[in-house]
Amino acid sequence: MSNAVIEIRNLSKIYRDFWGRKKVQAVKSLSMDVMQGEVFGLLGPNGSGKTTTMKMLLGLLFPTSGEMTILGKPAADVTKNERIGYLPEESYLYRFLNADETLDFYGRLFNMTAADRARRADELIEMVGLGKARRRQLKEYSKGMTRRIGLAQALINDPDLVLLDEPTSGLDPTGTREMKDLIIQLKAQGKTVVMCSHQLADVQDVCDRIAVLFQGELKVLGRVDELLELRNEMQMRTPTLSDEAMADIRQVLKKHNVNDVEFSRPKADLEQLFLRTVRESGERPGRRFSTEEVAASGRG
Ligand SMILES: Nc1ncnc2c1ncn2[C@@H]1O[C@H](COP(=O)(O)OP(=O)(O)OP(=O)(O)O)[C@@H](O)[C@H]1O
Repeated sequence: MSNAVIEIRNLSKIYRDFWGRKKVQAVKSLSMDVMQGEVFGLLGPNGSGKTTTMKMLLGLLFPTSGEMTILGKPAADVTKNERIGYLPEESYLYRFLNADETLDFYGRLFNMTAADRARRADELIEMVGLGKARRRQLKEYSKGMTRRIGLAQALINDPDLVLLDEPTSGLDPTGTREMKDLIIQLKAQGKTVVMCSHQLADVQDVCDRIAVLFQGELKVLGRVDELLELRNEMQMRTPTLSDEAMADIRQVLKKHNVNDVEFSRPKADLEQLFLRTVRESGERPGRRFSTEEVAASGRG
């Protein structure tokens, strides 16, 4: 039995103008599945059909042709949306409500009881780290906080499938890391996540599989680790080696006709450097870190 949460077959969407004439073919014969429990990334340049696909999944737009099954139901069946959470690119939240009131409001839309709403709000506010700000009006929230309350709102109904449109857009590296950790947490809870993003490093960090669309057509579909593997190269990681040990290694490799060898120090990435600097700046205010110090503190 297939454990696909989303099944898309030959899906097409043509936007028409007022007179019914074809304006844009936003999605062209798209076929793909999203499996239960995976984090799936939908990528593509601006205008490649990602949002159109998301909206069709939600039943907000009707396909011109093709089939879609979501959580075992046709996309047009809106009862399936009770098991879906959606974080749009721009969250439309009420600026004058605080976090508690916001979640209570959305909980009511799902007919949750007062006790369930209060319990779920506690869980979600804790999960997205807004405990200290829960009584502040959303108009006072930073972009990162707004994104987090948006995610909490998308999760109010404890959905099985979570659709995230640009979840890390506009977030600083700390907020981005936290959002990625939340996505990983959702996966650990057994939820299926589909995200659209232009932030390729974030997609690489959290997605199991990706699809790349270009002008509405599926161009690449596969596991991130397999797609990015450099199949004709090997990499070995060791503690720092002496010159003598390196010379010996070169000799051994030469014996095996491997002459094209590159020795270099691995690099931590900029995200790690940034997060470490922010963390250590909090611990040691008023201090600047030298390049040597940053390099010596290594990874993580
Ligand atoms: N309501 C609409 N009416 C007409 N054309 C539309 C409409 N919505 C989107 N399009 C067109 O459909 C194509 C796909 O748009 P879509 O918003 O799905 O792309 P996207 O991949 O989400 O882009 P972005 O990365 O900019 O968010 C584009 O050419 C866009 O101009």
